[in-house]
Amino acid sequence: MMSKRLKHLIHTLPKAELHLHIEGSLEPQLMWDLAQKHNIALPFANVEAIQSAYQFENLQNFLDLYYQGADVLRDEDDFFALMWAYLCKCYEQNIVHTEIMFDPQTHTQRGIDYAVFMPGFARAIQKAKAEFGMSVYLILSFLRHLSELSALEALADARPYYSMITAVGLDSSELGNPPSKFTHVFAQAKELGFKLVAHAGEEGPPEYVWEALELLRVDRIDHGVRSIEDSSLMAYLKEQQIPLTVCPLSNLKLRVVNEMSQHNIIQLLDDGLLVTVNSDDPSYFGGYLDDNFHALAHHLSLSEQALAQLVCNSFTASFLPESQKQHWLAQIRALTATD
Ligand code: HPA
Ligand SMILES: [Zn+2]
Repeated sequence: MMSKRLKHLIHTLPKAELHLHIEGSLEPQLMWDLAQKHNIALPFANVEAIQSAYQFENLQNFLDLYYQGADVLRDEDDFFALMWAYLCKCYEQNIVHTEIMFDPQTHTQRGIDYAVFMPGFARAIQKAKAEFGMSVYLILSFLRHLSELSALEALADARPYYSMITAVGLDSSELGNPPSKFTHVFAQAKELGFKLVAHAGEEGPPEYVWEALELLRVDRIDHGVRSIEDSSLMAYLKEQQIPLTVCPLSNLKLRVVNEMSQHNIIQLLDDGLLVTVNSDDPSYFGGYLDDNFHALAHHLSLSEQALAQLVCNSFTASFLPESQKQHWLAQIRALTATD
């Protein structure tokens, strides 16, 4: 059972989200509307049929639908609509800062250029900054099932938009595509001054987390829940306070865990790791950030103290300047102070 107070706190605390794929926030209704707009035949009879297709066996199974879904995104207005819809969700849920991944290769491979999607994203972000006072960073994510050469091209093609981009990341099919495949492009991104993140230890083994840390020199690990299988890795993550951006509903939907009650996020937190809660691909995984916290409250008896720690961690692990981190941490402390 979730107390009224806990539910209220989950909603009202200012939060940061650090692991969100914008293409994974494409709601069935918007997918349907854009397919109509562009005369694209979808393999679904209606919006409800799209929703009910979201049953996955594993990561690849999901990715196949996710890339197919992204095909309805064709012009600048589509990318604006996609980004705006997510930023409105953030506003509703008191997410005051978000670091959003986008997959340029998903679009450039279909002939949709940076000059189409970046201005669409930029317009929505400007509007959210002006109307909601929100801060929004972008993370350019490379698709790891493609070659490193393709990633190098994606980074080079982004050049006119570097000022809009805070970090680079690595996503898509993890097994068989280790971080070591991308050492050159990550070295180049670091040289250019970008922060670095990579998905590792979602389906892949702890060795992939080590590679992301030692070969790619990432600042954060996306997912990383399989780190628990390697005690020396756990010690290192704790000592270095390397953030893990954990996504509970995603892990459940992609069968990284069989039951939410078996999720290791609270254990990772209790072990002293810098873990955060995130929604990953909310449209596909059945919930936005609040829903992920609700799932922890229902199935892992999330305490108020653990909630406050997770929310504080979301700012500590962010790429915000130190002064802004301190500002939000003070707000959270004031709102969660007991007595
Ligand atoms: O959870 C994920 N893992 C890997 N790639 C992804 N691309 C979107 N979501 C994911
Ligand atoms: Zn992800």
